[in-house]
Amino acid sequence: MTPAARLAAAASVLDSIAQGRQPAEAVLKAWGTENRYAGSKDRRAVADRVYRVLRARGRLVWAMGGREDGRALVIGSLSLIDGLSLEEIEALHMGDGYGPKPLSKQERSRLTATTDELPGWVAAGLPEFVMEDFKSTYGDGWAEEAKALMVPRAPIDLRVNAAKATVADVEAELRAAGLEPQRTPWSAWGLRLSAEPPPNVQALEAFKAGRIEIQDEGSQIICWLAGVEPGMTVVDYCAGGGGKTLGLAMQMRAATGLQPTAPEEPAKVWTPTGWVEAPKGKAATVVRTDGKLVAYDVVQKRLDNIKPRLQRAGVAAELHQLGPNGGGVEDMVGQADVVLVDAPCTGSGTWRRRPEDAWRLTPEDVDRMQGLQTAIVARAAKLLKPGGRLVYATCSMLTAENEVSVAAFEEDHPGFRPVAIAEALNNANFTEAGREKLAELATGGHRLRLSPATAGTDGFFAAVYEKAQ
Ligand SMILES: C[S@@+](CC[C@H](N)C(=O)[O-])C[C@H]1O[C@@H](n2cnc3c(N)ncnc32)[C@H](O)[C@@H]1O
Repeated sequence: MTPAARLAAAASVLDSIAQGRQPAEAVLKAWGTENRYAGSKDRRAVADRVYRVLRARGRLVWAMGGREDGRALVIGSLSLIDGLSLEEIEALHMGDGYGPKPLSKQERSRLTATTDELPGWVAAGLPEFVMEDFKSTYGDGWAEEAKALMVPRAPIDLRVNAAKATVADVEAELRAAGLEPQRTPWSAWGLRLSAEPPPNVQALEAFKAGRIEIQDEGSQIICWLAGVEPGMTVVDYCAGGGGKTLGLAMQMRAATGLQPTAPEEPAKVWTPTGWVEAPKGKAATVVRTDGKLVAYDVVQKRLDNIKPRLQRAGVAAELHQLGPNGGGVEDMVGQADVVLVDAPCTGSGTWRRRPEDAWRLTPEDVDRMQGLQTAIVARAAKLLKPGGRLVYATCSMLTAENEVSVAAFEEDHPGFRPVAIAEALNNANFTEAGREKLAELATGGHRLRLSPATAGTDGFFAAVYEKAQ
């Protein structure tokens, strides 16, 4: 494909993304399948253009006088992102072959217009109504938070599955496969891969054998805050595709023997009361899950997808579909030691991975989510036994889905004591640096916010409670 034809293709993919609800990645994949003549370099170039436009969409719409169509956004990107001159952009718009039509008079004049100072939300690259929420949460730091959320390419985080491997083993295995994993700073089970060049994680032996899962470090942190131990009864109330179910299951494994580790590795064994130093050079052999883990969701298809993941990871969980109003949990009321509510949300904490979602969100969506969240957490809380722990979490950056939702829960549930994050960090799944950093981010309270700017993770929120005895 010529450079001009790639631009025309990117514009048409952008139009398809705007017209539907599908993730940009899926639309790009479908485009590649339908256009077999496009080689791998073409597909990379088209995807690259599409993502660059999506990350800067607010600024590009503004520059193109409010136009939101793919063609206008691509033209704007050539000027504002690539810094091309009008002549260079015109040379890419000759209308020949599969390239885009020549520029119109209006398009030329937009490209040569002097730009006034950009409004804050345009400069920061966020939808306007989201900016107000960010300002009230982050104060002066709001624009930095927004930029970190929208601009960079997120790395790929892996969680090592303690039921099958040690971090050191997987690290060595990935290096032998030509990758350069780095340990994640806060989660003791995380390894981080650069997004460039994109690693094919699913093709790795370590993935196929269940030694690793793809899971953002922020999501791992949510799992560790639950403080799960072998023998507990644990509920993952909004299990979705099971990312956190697997992280919870891993903590329920029971150590049943010792195996050798590399001599330089500080070896630990898991005991029902926590991790203890192992005899030199030995670590726990983990062979079974101890306790009961129940994963609920309203969507059966999502639960079905968890099955092969559990199998691969060598861990177990019961999977149950909930009725639309939370029916189907009667046997679990008052039974659980831990309930995790990974509530449905706008997903705004993952916009660095799915920037298209930012431009689909409406204030009505946020209101709807908030209503759902408060209803869901109230239902899920009923499953706890006295003294049990509730973790409410979202992957949203918005106050409306986080502080506001849990404030409503707290008001209606005086029998739930807030648990300081510093207390919940007291387990071996966090690194020493993680315990320090996350306690700092929680500023002494029971609520924690993670973001690309402050923690290098996707945006997450967590609040931790204990049900009164
Ligand atoms: C944020 S996702 C969960 C992601 C998942 N925990 C993970 O880590 O992969 C939220 C889930 O809540 C589910 N959900 C929506 N409404 C619900 C309800 N009323 N009760 C329980 N779950 C619900 C959705 O189907 C969705 O799978």
